[in-house]
Amino acid sequence: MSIETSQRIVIKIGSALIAPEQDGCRSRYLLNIAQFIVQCRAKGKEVLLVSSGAVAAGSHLFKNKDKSSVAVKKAMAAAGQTEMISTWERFFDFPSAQLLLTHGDLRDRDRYNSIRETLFTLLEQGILPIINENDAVTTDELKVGDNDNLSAMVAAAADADCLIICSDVNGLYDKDPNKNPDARLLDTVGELTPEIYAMTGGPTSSVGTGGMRTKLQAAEKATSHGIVTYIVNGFNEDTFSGLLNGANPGTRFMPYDTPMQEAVHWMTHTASEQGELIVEASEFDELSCDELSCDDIVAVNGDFSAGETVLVRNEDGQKLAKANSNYSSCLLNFIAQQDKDIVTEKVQDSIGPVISQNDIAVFEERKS
Ligand SMILES: Nc1ncnc2c1ncn2[C@@H]1O[C@H](COP(=O)(O)OP(=O)(O)O)[C@@H](O)[C@H]1O
Ligand SMILES: N[C@@H](CCC(=O)OP(=O)(O)O)C(=O)O
Repeated sequence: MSIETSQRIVIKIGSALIAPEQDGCRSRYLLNIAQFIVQCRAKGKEVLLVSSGAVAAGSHLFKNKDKSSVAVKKAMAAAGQTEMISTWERFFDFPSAQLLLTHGDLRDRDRYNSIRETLFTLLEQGILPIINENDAVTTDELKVGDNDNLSAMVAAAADADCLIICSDVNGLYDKDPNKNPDARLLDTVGELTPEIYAMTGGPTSSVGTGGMRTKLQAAEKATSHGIVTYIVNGFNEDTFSGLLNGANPGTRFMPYDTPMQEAVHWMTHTASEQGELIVEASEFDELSCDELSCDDIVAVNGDFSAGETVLVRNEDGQKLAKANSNYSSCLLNFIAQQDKDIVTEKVQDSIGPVISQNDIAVFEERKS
């Protein structure tokens, strides 16, 4: 499996490639990447670009460079974003479009569908979408927090078949290569096991966010959607000629043989739970075959509104599913204190089940 057969490619660029000196944008590394995008398009492939670097590009404009201040960092992102986009635009003789997203946008099913519609329309028109997190407006509650995970969510939303994460190392090593000179590069990865996660650490550069761990999370999100994922070295010119020739210049993560359905993937990997429902069911089968009613619920944790996503666990703490709750936590707690036969029946007659069959993603072992 190589990018030769891929039709729709998401390329994610880390901050160190945009602003290697943290002193505004530099074209040194971007030229190779821009040429790669142009060549992919010339081969009839559709490309989306997820570009980090707003904070790194904007920091030189600030006298106060204290990135531990969230307010300063958000302002740097706002200022650096325009510089970053205009730097990219200089490389292309086709139009590009800017999309700034938060997790709050992606986890809302209506806004998610709206984002999909915009992406598809841009691609249809031959316009290059350039995407980043909307750092200027995010809060801890609303943010994805790193562009590796964002790129995988975008790849899933865009129905892409390939995700290329360009970093400052050659790929995934068995330990951090910046701290261990004897680290060994992994060529191909199938299942992302806890042992593989244990090989990774955080970023070592001063501009990176998340390090290799968030890249593995991104690979897991993407491969479970059937998207082949590469982690490659964006500093290296040969990376891009290699990819175009069908080679694997870094680490390749193989897509699931049986990808998750779109709605189940969104629920599992993009939506985030706002609370928990504890149920009696001990088996996945018990949960998947029926709609969940008030009588099945043993306890409710957290505060959530009707329509928000909840995690469903059994009494042993095992995670069974993620689902949209048709009831708020407040209503479920109220019902629990009432005479079940009278109140539950009445409420369920008017609202319906707590979770409907169409709004549940049951966790299961990876099918391959
Ligand atoms: N097992 C590993 N393999 C490769 N890199 C690793 C590993 N564990 C930690 N890292 C670190 O992850 C860094 C890349 O992540 P990051 O700094 O966030 O880059 P980017 O800006 O490209 O997202 C590498 O420079 C490396 O130091
Ligand atoms: N959204 C942030 C980048 C966040 C991020 O994940 O950075 P990186 O690890 O360099 O890909 C920015 O534009 O500065």
